[in-house]
Amino acid sequence: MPTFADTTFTDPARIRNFCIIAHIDHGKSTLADRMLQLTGVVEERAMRAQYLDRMDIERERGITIKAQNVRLPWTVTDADGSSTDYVLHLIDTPGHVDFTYEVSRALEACEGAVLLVDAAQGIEAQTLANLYLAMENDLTIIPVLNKIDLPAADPDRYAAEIAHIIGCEADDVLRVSGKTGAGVGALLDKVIDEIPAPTGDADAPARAMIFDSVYDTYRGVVTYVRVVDGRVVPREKVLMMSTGATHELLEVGIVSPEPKPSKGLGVGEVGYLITGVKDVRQSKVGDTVTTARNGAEQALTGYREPRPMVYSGLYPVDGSDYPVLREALEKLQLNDAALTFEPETSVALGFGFRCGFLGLLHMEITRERLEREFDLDLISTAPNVVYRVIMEDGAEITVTNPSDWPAGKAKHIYEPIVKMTIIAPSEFVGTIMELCQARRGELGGMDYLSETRVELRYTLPMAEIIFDFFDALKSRTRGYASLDYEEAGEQEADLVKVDILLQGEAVDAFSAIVHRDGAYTYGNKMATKLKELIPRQQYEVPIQAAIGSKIIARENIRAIRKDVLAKCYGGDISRKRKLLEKQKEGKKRMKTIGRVDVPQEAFVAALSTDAGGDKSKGK
Ligand SMILES: Nc1nc2c(ncn2[C@@H]2O[C@H](COP(=O)(O)OP(=O)(O)OP(=O)(O)O)[C@@H](O)[C@H]2O)c(=O)[nH]1
Repeated sequence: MPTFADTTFTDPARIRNFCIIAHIDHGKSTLADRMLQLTGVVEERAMRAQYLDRMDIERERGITIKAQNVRLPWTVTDADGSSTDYVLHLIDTPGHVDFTYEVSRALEACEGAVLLVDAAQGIEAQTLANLYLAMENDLTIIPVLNKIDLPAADPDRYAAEIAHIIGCEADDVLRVSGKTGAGVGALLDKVIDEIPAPTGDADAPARAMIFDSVYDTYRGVVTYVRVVDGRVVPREKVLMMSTGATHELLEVGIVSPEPKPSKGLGVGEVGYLITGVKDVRQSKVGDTVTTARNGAEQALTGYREPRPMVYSGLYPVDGSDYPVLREALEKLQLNDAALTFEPETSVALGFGFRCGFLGLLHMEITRERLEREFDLDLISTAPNVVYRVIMEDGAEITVTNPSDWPAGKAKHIYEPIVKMTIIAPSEFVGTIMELCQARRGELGGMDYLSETRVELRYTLPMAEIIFDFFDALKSRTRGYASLDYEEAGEQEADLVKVDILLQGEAVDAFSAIVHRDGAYTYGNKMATKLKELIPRQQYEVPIQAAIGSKIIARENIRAIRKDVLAKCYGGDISRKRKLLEKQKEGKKRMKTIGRVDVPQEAFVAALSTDAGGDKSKGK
């Protein structure tokens, strides 16, 4: 078993901190597994696939959600036969766009990155996005082609592509297989050779950057840090620089691959801190930890509060589950600083919560965890982005829920936009452009990566991609396109709120903010759909779509006219009239109650088809 990795206060010259950046499914976790095995930190029989992906959902979906880190010992034998021991810290980064902030913090904890590319697929949009992030952080990049064992692998072709993008020689691109382990030892040697050792001032006040923070049922929050200056030791009082909160360090340790308490962490070292706090929001990714006494004055980098970009209402199908949902959300929040929620009521759906997410994937994962881990059945309303509305009188309103849309006259309306990169075979350029234009996209540029593959850059309103953009792109390109995006500020737009009215009354759950040009289509679509879903009632039910007081679409659900005269043969006209009057009275009463008898399933069905397919992935 390794011993060198257990020692503390390692000489920074013998430390290498690196991460692996890759597009989803290019084999990052599998390669990390091989590294754990090869360096001996996990014994052969204890090995299980994707050791570092601890959450069940991660393993099932095969995606990495939370960054994990691990310390690996590696010995290099020099030409003269002497050997030197090193400590490698592998920082596993989440690959998805929703977690870009976590990726960028994890990158900051490293001096180098292994750029991993599937040798049968080539560079994809996320590879590029993460590569650019790594370059911005001045990391040393080691380009590697993975899965060379695959019959479909074409390493020569993709080595040329990588060389073209990062400006190296095609021969410099290493070739490995995470599956067979081929080339992995050579890769670790190269990490030590090429990635610079960390530097920092051992005598300065301690400064450690938080790059991950997870909640553990038994131990409270476990905070992962990289020490930049000074050292952190157990029982010391530390200060979180963004919040000003102080905590005592109950435990300091390293992960290899299980947590091991240590005497402390010094310059360049990566490990964990336990302070006994119970909520990750008290120990936030991106924050700087220093000592409470004689601490550092200057935090490491600008800390950024995680900001929800997409909102959706979550309602329990069974109203009595409301308290369970609240408790479940509170529990998830302990481990997810980016999740926000507040109570909301809907006429159609009852009591629920308005939840804020970093993006669509974050939303889907949260929902799935709520349903799976807390056994809840949920309805979610169509997701929406955050709008900024400036009124005629200068008042500024932030709208996270269509029902908060101001009634008065707006002077300016701003919507969030994203910069998107799409990589696809060149034959699909036409259809991709068509799709992006239909979603109000603006082409920013186009480059050929090779003769047959193109990179397209677009600016698009975020609202246009949160529904089903990804699915539409995949089906138009037979799955060959990949995309990545980053938020890129906001733009002014002509947006309106479309209400859906049942018998003259707006149904809050169906209100949506859409571009004026798309309002008619949205209104029509919803009205037609509801007409199909709502059963006929005793009276006629008009379904209308409206912008303010202007009706833009209308459908009718015809009444089932109960024939009250059926048993009244011939005879007295006044009796007939009386019966008809009575029937009308009954209808009026229903109308004055103002509620159409709509089964909840109809709402659920109407919402789920619009919610961008998140239902289809359900449980
Ligand atoms: N043939 C072959 N398959 C591989 C290799 N490496 C990974 N795979 C397979 O590729 C798939 C994706 O691998 P993962 O390691 O889960 O990919 P990942 O990049 O970690 O995915 P995310 O965590 O979602 O970003 C899995 O089915 C692996 O078994 C390899 O070297 N050769």
